[in-house]
Amino acid sequence: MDRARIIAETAARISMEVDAAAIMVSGELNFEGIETGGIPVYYISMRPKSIIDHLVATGKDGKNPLKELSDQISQQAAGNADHLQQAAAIEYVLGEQKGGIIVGVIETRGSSSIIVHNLDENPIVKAVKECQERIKPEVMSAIMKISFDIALTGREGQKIGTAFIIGDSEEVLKRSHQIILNPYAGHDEIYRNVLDKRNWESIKEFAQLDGVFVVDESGIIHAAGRYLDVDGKNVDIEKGLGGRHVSAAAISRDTVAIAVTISESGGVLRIYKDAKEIICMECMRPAIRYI
Ligand SMILES: Nc1ncnc2c1ncn2[C@@H]1O[C@H](COP(=O)(O)OP(=O)(O)OP(=O)(O)O)[C@@H](O)[C@H]1O
Repeated sequence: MDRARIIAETAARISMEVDAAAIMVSGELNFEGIETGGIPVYYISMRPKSIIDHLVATGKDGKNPLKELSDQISQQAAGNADHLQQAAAIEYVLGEQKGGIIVGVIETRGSSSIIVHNLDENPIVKAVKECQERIKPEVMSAIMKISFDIALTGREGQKIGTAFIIGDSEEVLKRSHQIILNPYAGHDEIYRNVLDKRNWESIKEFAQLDGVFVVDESGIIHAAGRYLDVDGKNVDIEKGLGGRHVSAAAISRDTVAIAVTISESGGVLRIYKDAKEIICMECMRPAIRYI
């Protein structure tokens, strides 16, 4: 029996034994004809950093080759676990997974990992749940879906970045001003509701404007093109990030709003709450269900 089939069958057997909610696969493993006991199999996109990891982990002269190999394996394994954690969290955010055990099979150059992951212990899922104590869960989920879409597809071939400041909108409006005319001013709530998918195209269109979106906890957009008048001094965020992220972190310190940012440069989604970055994830395409 070939190696790939042994791995797929083993993953399926483990999934049935631990009563997994899903099997998530990154790589070209074929589950055709493999009994999974009705557990669905999803394919997730490849880990974007895997090639970089490979380059970093190889070809360093003067190192003990065995140490080099073990470093490489542990680095890959950690990266694979991260990858599954992110992909599983995205499925949770998208409403595809509710919780429970996910069995991941991640294939990278020369190695395969089977990872048994408890979605209830997933740090991204925990952080999303923390936000949902302040913001309606469906609002949080809608904004994250729109954000992934913005990060992955951009607009007319251009990458775009933006930010959504959600909740405590009265205080956020007091601490900000329009840089351009507010495109949402004077419109009925039905055209400003993030829960209505028909409004998503216009949100993506306005995401190209400078400034941020101000959204209340029930999902009504109050403004786009809003500049945050906050003091960015002493905000403790990752080095190299600019005004968008500094102001998002600062408004989450000065109000009880949650700030979701999508960086123009890297397609990375971050969430700030109480001045802290509680989520930082590379945007990935949603998984595709196979069986
Ligand atoms: N205080 C602010 N309020 C609202 N929007 C802001 C603020 N500061 C910057 N921005 C927006 O962020 C955009 C990008 O700014 P900058 O490059 O400094 O941020 P950044 O954190 O590096 O973001 P990115 O990673 O997306 O480039 C600006 O063009 C502007 O639209």
